[in-house]
Amino acid sequence: MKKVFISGGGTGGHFYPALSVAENLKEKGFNITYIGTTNGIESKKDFPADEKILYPMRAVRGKSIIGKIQGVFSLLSTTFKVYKQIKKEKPDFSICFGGYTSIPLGLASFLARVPLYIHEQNSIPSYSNKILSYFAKKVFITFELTSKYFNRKKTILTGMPLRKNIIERAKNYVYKPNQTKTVLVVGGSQGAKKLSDSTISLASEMKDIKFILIKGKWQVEVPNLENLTVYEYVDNMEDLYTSADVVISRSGSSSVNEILCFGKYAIFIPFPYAASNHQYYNVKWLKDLGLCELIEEKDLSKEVLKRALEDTFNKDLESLSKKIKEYAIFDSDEKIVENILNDFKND
Ligand SMILES: CC(=O)N[C@H]1[C@@H](OP(=O)(O)OP(=O)(O)OC[C@H]2O[C@@H](n3ccc(=O)[nH]c3=O)[C@H](O)[C@@H]2O)O[C@H](CO)[C@@H](O)[C@@H]1O
Repeated sequence: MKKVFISGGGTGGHFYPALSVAENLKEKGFNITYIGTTNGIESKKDFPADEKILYPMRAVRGKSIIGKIQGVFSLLSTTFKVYKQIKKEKPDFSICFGGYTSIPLGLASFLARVPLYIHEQNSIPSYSNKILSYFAKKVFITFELTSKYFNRKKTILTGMPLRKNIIERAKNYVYKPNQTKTVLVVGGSQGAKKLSDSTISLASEMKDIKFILIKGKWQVEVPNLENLTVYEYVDNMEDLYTSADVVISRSGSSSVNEILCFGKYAIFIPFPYAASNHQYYNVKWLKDLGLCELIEEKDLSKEVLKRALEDTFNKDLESLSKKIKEYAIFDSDEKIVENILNDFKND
């Protein structure tokens, strides 16, 4: 049992967890075929696959009927191509990480009777994963509350596969308050303009706090302030997480899970246009436990953020950190792989 087909791409949110599990399988000696599209993030990034097959594919999106028909046609014809590939290579199983680019592999695996596994990164599942879950042998989820959207019998909580250097650093990390209060502000992989603007105006008022802002791709005017450091993008997120007392962040799945792993108290400002508002639900449960702050973007202003920060620094962040870390799931890639391999042992 040594061959696997993997899909998950379009955006980083689906691509990176696929990559993390692929690295794990590669270490265990699996031969990997990656299936993706020519226009997603996967066309620009390396993937630890023995074979990387990218198909030109249109999403079934938009208002125009013709566009939708073209999308369905593209999906079915890609499914047929993947089916032929599966029949040729005969993988032992397939694993999909969501996004429309996963649908052809999911459907083709089902048609070819190859065991299918899927992983859902968010609290509210994507349409593609909802569809594929009917054909899947197991559905791996990141947040406990997501089980209600799937057949509970095949749903397993494994958490979100994160980068190795983040996990390794977070495992033994214990939070101790800094002498100078330090706040990390990060707006997901792209950055968030509104978050950056509010942070910059706050930094000029709250001079006793050190702000580290990752501004992402957006243009923002950065004043010369001693207590403000601005980056466009950093690769060593683990260094920034450990240097912060508090994180202000979007609530994409990786960000939330990294913050849990480091046990950081965070002020989350969900991206309001995420499908089914999933960023809000990714952290609503944590807010209900009193383990984070949650501000909706419509309510965001410099004053609101200032009040939230002041309230946050009045809390016992050290003991909160321990409680937050209890909800972290480490080694999610290993949990997923173990679960799959166990199925084959039992068969
Ligand atoms: C806008 C949108 O729809 N975003 C979705 C996208 O999130 P998106 O990819 O934006 O956000 P995530 O929070 O999941 O991941 C961001 C990742 O970027 C890393 N990072 C960020 C900044 C930086 O300078 N360096 C760096 O390495 C973070 O450490 C993290 O690993 O996919 C996620 C998983 O499906 C979803 O939950 C999000 O809702």
